[in-house]
Amino acid sequence: MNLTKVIIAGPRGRMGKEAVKMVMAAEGFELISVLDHKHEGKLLSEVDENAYANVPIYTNLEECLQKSNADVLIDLTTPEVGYLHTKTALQYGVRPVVGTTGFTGHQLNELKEIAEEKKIGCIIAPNFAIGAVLMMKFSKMAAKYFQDIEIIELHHDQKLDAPSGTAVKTAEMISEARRNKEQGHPNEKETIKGARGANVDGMHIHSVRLPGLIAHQQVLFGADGQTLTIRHDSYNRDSFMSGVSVCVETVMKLDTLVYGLENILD
Ligand SMILES: NC(=O)C1=CN([C@@H]2O[C@H](COP(=O)(O)OP(=O)(O)OC[C@H]3O[C@@H](n4cnc5c(N)ncnc54)[C@H](OP(=O)(O)O)[C@@H]3O)[C@@H](O)[C@H]2O)C=CC1
Ligand SMILES: O=C(O)C1=N[C@H](C(=O)O)C[C@H](O)C1
Repeated sequence: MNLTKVIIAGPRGRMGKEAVKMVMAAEGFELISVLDHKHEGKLLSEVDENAYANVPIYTNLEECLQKSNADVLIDLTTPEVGYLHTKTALQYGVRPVVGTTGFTGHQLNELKEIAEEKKIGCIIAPNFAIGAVLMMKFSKMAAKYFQDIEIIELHHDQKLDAPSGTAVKTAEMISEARRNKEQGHPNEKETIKGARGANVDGMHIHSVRLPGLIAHQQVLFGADGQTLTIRHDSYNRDSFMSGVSVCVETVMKLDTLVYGLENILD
């Protein structure tokens, strides 16, 4: 059997650790190296006692890609770094599976253009959890009937980007189905800045950050005399790993960039 050779960027992170475990345990994948910004030349098992992976750590992606014959780069880092990693991997013909959130629309378009030019697969998935993907799809369905929508995303307090990638993607999917409407009273005024959250096409996104949380989102719909709430909760990061695994398998068959797990699920 031909194994898919994988590099993971961000292997010491909360998501990266889970991804290392998943790739090591998967029959069809082989972890060949990891990309960090510390610990050059060491083995991952030397810097993380729980990671039994005896794979080399590189701090320079180009060197890492030149020295290995990787098929896929899984990126779970930070927005600025993740974007550069994705661009570099595409330029080297290595297929990115990106969980890192916080990319701008301009960055996503640029990456799509590179993937198309190189005819190489790339998946950028703001949320790898199947339940979160269903929450987004159900929200899009409901938005056809409800124009008044508030998205409340709740995450752990170490998260760098706000709103979450999932909330941004949810708003984008809702906008495809929702008739544009500026919500609330036309004369509404914030007496404390930010009270109404971020405004996307007239709907609002609110970001909650608290220790104890992992990743949660509820989408509230309101109409005369009724409300509808669609909610998803990730209680651990293992909840994302089957999605990562599906993406690693699927990206090998693609020749363009796909943004969102919903676009590759049957
Ligand atoms: N798509 C999805 O389903 C999910 C996506 N995410 C996203 O994944 C990303 C990572 O999240 P999380 O694991 O919680 O974050 P962490 O902060 O726990 O992990 C990020 C890791 O990246 C490392 N890092 C920083 N700079 C570099 C670099 N230049 N090269 C390689 N590694 C680097 C950090 O090292 P150090 O700490 O030493 O700086 C850290 O180990 C975020 O963007 C988050 O939003 C999270 C959960 C699910
Ligand atoms: O940082 C996180 O934790 C998460 N990030 C992703 C996002 O920004 O939507 C996915 C999930 O919500 C967890």
